[in-house]
Amino acid sequence: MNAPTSILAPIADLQLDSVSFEHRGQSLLAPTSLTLSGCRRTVIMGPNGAGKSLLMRLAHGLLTPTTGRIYWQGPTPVQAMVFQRPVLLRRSAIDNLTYVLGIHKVPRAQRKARAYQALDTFGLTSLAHRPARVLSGGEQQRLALARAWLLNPDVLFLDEATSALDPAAIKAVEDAVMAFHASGTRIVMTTHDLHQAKRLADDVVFLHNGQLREHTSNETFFSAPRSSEGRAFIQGELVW
Ligand SMILES: Nc1ncnc2c1ncn2[C@@H]1O[C@H](COP(=O)(O)OP(=O)(O)OP(=O)(O)O)[C@@H](O)[C@H]1O
Repeated sequence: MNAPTSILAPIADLQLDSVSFEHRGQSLLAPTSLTLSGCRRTVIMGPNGAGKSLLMRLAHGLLTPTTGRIYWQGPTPVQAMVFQRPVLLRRSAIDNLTYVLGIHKVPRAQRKARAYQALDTFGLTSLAHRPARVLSGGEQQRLALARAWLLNPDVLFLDEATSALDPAAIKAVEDAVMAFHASGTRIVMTTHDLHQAKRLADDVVFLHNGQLREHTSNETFFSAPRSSEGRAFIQGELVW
């Protein structure tokens, strides 16, 4: 992957100021203020229904907040998002990648070589001509990561990207996350897997019932969480 712009200039902070989200008069996210900065791995945690995906979709601009403001404190960085169930085109694995390069106006003569490079990086070369939608869950997720890799993102959002995968596939995704991060990409991901959060997080955003309960370092969250809900969650006593 080419060096993201972050090596040349810092990635802009993402600022959420009193951001809330309501649906049919029901509050799903209480006013939340948060800054996502630096080249960090931020893990959004919380029990089912806490609002993790909601917060991530707001941050990535897929949802519009009911109140509050979300803005980049500088140039809008290149962003990519990987979902729990990858959205892939009804084409071969390689064509899914060349299609994205086409959208991004990469000259046609370069597309195949770059797509094969990405397949190779994610161990998918032998599956290049297989229809993307018949790939296994883990292979599809790697293809989604390869597609994100092609965009050379400054910020990568991952929403429960490993929750449907077996341990080997989880490891492959986690390795990819580390590779993105090592090349200068800010990571923002949701998970309810405590072990995964402990392995990957620099900092933890903990939500409960649509409320931000704490935003602390990995060390603080796992050794001395500031919120009673965070404490109960890591002890397995907070289900929702
Ligand atoms: N776009 C939307 N419109 C209306 N309601 C929504 C929307 N997105 C999420 N919700 C609701 O908001 C609540 C929080 O959902 P969200 O998916 O953010 O939870 P989560 O913490 O990611 O949970 P899980 O761990 O189960 O995936 C849920 O009750 C969900 O039904």
